[in-house]
Amino acid sequence: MDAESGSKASNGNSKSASVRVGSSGKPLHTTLAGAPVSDDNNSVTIGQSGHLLFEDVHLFEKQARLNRERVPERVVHAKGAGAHGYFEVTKDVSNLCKAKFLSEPGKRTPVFARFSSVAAERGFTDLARDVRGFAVKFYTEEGNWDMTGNNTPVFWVRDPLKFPDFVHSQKRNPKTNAKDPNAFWDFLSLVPESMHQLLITFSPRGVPATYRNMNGYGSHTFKWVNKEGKAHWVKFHLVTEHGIKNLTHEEAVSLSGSKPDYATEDLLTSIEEGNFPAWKFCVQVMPLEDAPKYKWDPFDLTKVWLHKDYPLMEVGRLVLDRNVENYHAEVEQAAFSPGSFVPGIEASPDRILQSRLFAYDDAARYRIGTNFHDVPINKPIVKVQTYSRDGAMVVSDNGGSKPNYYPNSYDNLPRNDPTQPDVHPHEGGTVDRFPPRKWEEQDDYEQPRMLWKLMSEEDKEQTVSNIANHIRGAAEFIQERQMGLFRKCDGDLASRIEKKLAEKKKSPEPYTMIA
Ligand code: HEM
Repeated sequence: MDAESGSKASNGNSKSASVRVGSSGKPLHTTLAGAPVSDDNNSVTIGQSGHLLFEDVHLFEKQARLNRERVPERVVHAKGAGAHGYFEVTKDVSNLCKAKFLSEPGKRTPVFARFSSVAAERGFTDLARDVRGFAVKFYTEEGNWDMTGNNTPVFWVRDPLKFPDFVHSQKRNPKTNAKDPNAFWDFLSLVPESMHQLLITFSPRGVPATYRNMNGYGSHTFKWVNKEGKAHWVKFHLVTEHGIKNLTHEEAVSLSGSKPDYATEDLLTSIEEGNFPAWKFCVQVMPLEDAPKYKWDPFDLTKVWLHKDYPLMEVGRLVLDRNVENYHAEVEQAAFSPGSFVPGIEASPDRILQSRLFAYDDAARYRIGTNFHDVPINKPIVKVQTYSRDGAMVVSDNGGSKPNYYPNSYDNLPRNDPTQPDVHPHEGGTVDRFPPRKWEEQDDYEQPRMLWKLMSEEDKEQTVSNIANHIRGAAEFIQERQMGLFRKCDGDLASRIEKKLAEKKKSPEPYTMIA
């Protein structure tokens, strides 16, 4: 773990960040650029009048930084608290799932969990009657797996097109900016599929006493795939080891007045006191062939699988044993995504899940920034190998001097790997990243050959000269590879380019490339 940031990943900055000490032996105040500041309580002024001097850049910088302290709050789940911990496997499930972090009992994986309410803003009471978010980031050796779940096994709607409307109806009235029970019930009374979630939310479980005293659910159906490629549908359950405890309406209203951050404080103090919040991680497992026969659509998020039909099987334990050091760096900047899978865990056709696969990283790009994956709390523990580069606030090595395109001739990465999670059997066919067969069977030279033959002699001359001029700038082996393609296209085209290139190489005129 990186002691400076309090998170598990280093930010890659190798420069020393030790405390600066002045001649008195006491720590120095500095500007953001590291220059000493003699007094951080008094602005730089001149003479008896004490007029401020524009040259007190430190003053303006300090205010400018304050002006920019907030990032947009999450559009939902804005009020939350988080903690670090670990996941430990307690049962061998390698016959069901090939994910390496599940490979053997006793194996531990670092995690970061964030709990939240949904409709409330960042400063709202923890004690609202609402669903609670239960998001866990597993930093595995195969990349991050995020279980971005809730404390209920079902959801309000079953088609993602309704989600933005649902959120609007739960938030504030566009005119009054007050909570609007009319909009709340207007929407729900027009969406009967919400009844299951509605009853849970208005039951005692609608106001969990603390984050420790509630269960977590992946809610959606997911797919587990083993090493042999055999798949099962699964649902994830996190069963609290501290018992379910809820607050009555009256208790919640009263505590909201006296201790609005009740659940946040409980998480902090229970970890400080060594009373580590813990959950049993269980799965329900459904053979694929059961899905079409089950009484309820197993991919409808408003339905559960009855425990008597698919009993809970314990797989591991989730334990939170370390508080965050800095709320903004670790909790506010945390970005979870249902689209972050590792090999062995895949999506199901649940429409809500499918739409969530994209929504979260999109939200993070807006809320935190393009390079949110490089923020220490989100950074995987494995090396990231990607051709994405640049953008605002690059804090990694940005790929260094390695090529930023693929395919290339330099980094020896295989073109495809059929063992990876985005290549798998599906009832609609094989899901893969291979090009359609039609493309492979087509002759990619036929049409350019027709074009070459249609060109006037003058156009041919210019084309040949333009290509020869440009390709001169490429490495010899790349020139030769490209000449091979020109030969496949048209012999006349290839030999004319070859001749022109040889002439250009001998010519004393300097290389010019304008395209
Ligand atoms: C179409 C359905 C849904 C959409 C489009 C959606 C979208 C979003 C978005 C945009 C955020 C804010 C993300 C951010 O700013 O970092 C969010 C947060 C969250 N959502 Fe959803 N959501 C949906 C349904 C669900 C469901 C079904 C669950 C649980 C099973 C869920 C659990 C969460 C949690 C736990 C968070 C907070 C994550 C954190 O702690 O940072 N959402 N959702």
